[in-house]
Amino acid sequence: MSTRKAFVSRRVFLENEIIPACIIVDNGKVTSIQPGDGSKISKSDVPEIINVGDQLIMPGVVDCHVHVNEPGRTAWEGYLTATKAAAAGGVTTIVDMPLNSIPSTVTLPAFTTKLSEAAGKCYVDVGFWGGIVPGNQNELVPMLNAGVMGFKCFLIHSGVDEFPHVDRSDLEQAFPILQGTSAVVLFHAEVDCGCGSSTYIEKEPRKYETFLESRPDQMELEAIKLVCELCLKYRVRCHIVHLSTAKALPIIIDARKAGAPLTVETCHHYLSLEAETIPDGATQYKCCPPIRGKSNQDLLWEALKDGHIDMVVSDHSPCTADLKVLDTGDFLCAWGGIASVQLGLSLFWTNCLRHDMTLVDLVQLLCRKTAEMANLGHRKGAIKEGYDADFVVWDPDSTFKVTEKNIHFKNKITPYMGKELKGVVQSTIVQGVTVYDRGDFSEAPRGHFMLNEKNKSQSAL
Ligand SMILES: NC(=O)NC(NC(N)=O)C(=O)[O-]
Ligand SMILES: [Zn+2]
Ligand SMILES: [Zn+2]
Repeated sequence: MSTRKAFVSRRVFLENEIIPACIIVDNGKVTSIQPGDGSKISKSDVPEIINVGDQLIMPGVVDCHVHVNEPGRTAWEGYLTATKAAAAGGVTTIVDMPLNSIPSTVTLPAFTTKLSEAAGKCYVDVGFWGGIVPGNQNELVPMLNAGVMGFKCFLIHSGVDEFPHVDRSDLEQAFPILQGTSAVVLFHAEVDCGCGSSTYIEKEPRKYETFLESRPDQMELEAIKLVCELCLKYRVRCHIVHLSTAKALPIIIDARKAGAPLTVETCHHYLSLEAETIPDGATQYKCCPPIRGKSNQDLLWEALKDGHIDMVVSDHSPCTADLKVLDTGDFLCAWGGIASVQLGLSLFWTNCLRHDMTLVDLVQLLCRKTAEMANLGHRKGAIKEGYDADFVVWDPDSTFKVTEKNIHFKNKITPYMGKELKGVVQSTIVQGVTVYDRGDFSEAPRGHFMLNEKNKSQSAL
């Protein structure tokens, strides 16, 4: 019996057009795409035909910045809940950050542990970042050979003691080892340059402004200068995660003009939230670097339009309610991190039209560029023959309200609670399998591990 399936819609996003089409899928891959309504397909040739009518079929979202925190901090998040939330939000691949889990992914044995802990718990496809910490340079190539996509490092305290930050000398040891490999080095680009307001400690800790003053733009600027310098010196692929300050853009533009192989992401929270309207004590809005003011946000949107920022991700970094200290609302004590892996597609789409951006931009920024950066551009981020059959089926015109009931990540704490968002996900298909459909999930987690060996993946079942 043939395993072939067809997905049919009057609106299928192909390259840069939306047309009526029928996507034939076999063994998890797109085998052909036929324009039209699929009426010519014979049932004997394709036993299962899924017609979604007017719902848009688009490439699944690839979110390359997600903190799953398992093993070790599973009260914060875990593979089952993070990937269910991803699936419910139209995300078909996540790439997991190396920190907050215990052990953090900074050695080969730690990576092996992570793989065995994640096995059988993933509703969507999952790739992994390793980490660079002081002294682990000899672990990098073994981790790369075992399948991590690249390495994240911090230039400032990471929030967790098991993942210490690096300085220039640590990076000078790691970079020569990574030259000529497929690795990309991801930077949490803030440094403790002593430029944060020294008076903030005496100020009102429930005011967002107090926290904002403690992490000024200058902390990002100094870090990004160092990243650019090292990127140009070693020509190892570098990536700035969660860019918040638009003031860094001229430095980034200059480095790229000089040939730096450098990419930049920003996050949904920097594009949809602004410092001026964050209520007192609302620590669910706390993240690092911080959400800045409205005028900064406008400049980030401009930079997206001009191509100076390459992609948009969630930086889903949840924790338990006690660590958010919602009772005291103390911004200085609260854990920094925003939970949103399920909401990225709708958050971005809600703001897109207001900023003159289209679905073509959205697919580039949320699917295509993220897949490319994470070494998955040959199989993810587009609906194309030979690519993985990863689709989100959604209605861009409907709206929904974010409630505790419809959130699937573990700790239902998010700044978007109660907000009305545009774009409702109907179903999510990962390698040809429907993993989410109108509130229900596939019986078993059916995602795969994406390991950094082009064209090779290992089942996560
Ligand atoms: N330890 C973390 O999860 N940190 C994260 N926290 C944020 N963004 O506030 C991050 O990506 O830096
Ligand atoms: Zn970070
Ligand atoms: Zn992060």
